[in-house]
Amino acid sequence: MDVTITPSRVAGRARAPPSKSYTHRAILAAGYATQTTVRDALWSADTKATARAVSLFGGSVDRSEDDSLEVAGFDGQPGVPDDVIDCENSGTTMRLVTAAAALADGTSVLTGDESLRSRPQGPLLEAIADLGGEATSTRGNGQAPLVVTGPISGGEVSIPGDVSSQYVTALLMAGAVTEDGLEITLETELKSAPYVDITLEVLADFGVEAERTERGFAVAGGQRYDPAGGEYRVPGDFSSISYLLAAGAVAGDEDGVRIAGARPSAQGDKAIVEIVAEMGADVDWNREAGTIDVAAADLEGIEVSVADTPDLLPTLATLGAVADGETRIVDAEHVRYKETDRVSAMAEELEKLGVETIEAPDSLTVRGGESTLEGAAVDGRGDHRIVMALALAGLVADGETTIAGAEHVDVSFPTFFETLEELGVALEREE
Ligand SMILES: O=C(O)C1=C[C@@H](OP(=O)(O)O)[C@@H](O)[C@H](O)C1
Ligand SMILES: C=C(OP(=O)(O)O)C(=O)O
Repeated sequence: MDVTITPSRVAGRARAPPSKSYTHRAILAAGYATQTTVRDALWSADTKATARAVSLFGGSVDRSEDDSLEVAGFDGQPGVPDDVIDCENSGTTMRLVTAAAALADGTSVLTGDESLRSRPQGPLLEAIADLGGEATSTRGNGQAPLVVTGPISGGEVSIPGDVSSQYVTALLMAGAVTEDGLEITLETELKSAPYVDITLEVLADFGVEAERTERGFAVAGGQRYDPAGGEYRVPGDFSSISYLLAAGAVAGDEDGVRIAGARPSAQGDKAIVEIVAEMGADVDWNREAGTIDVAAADLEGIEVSVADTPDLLPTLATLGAVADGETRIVDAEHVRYKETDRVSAMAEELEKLGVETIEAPDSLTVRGGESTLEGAAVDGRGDHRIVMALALAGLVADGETTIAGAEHVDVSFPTFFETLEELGVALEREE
């Protein structure tokens, strides 16, 4: 689907969708448990992939009218799937499910779409092999399709921290139900660290103890997943909030935008609230009410590290394109291993809109100014975050901006374009 956006002001109230990261973990944790109601779950292409994996391991996930999921788990022991596990576009699903598959007494096969089949899985496969399982890439290149044979019983393992934090999350979640538990040593500094904090928070809410250690992380074996009252509630998604906040900051009218569903949680991407304020937007976050008010102002370029917050890069690149002066996004190397290489993708697509960008291996510099943005045909690269970030640019670019592949918002924010329309954005869809 192509979406064409004409310059628009935004105003009114929008609700953030539930967190994708929390929903993935909650569905899988509920899979490791017996019976759980997951409330306010995000039901998107990626989280459906995790739900399918839980079903293939012998559980079931049923959605009720109010967006709750009733999850019947496989009680700590995944069965051998009777089909290939298709993780589609979801890196989180592939990593978390690969470690779960290493607990099954037999062989699982995992695959995904073309994007996911080009992302790095090697370090996790090696970790499983070091723990006595068999884990291979069919092409021998560390990428899916993957073949995983268990069961592993735990032990000591080391893993790099600068490729994906999801390896650590995967091992911690699976490690809790091994016989001996896991001690994980980080070989390199951990990037995307707040995502492991999210994992520790969800594990604690499911009654599972895991901890940071001097060398990395540790989780005792033989634990049971058992959430208090058999329920878990998912908070709002700050990566998704970043687009709404940025829309208000670049195109909010004098009444501004109120974003609901913004209660604080472990998400590193809540840093977007401070970043947008530092760039000069008028922002007020009521943490207790879970609302953020934002109104537009003249934005100034800043330097910002995405070491902890890789998913903010596309949003920050567009904010930098609108802000006066230079925005330098640094510590961004791991942002190249996502659904697409997002450093290059944003550099190249913003150039099409008339913006000067400078790409380095681990940084992206954007020379901004609202008057420099000119509408053009751009490519969402099959990546939900590139689509949403380019849509933001379309709010202020001169003339029309047409984004190809706009349907990919389904991965994390299925109602993104409807939400923009409710805020007053003029857009057209073409199949
Ligand atoms: O664990 C998670 O929920 C995620 C971790 C991050 O990935 P990396 O740890 O691979 O950087 C992030 O980019 C991704 O969108 C979600
Ligand atoms: C990188 C992302 O997710 P995943 O790793 O699950 O594909 C994302 O949502 O930006």
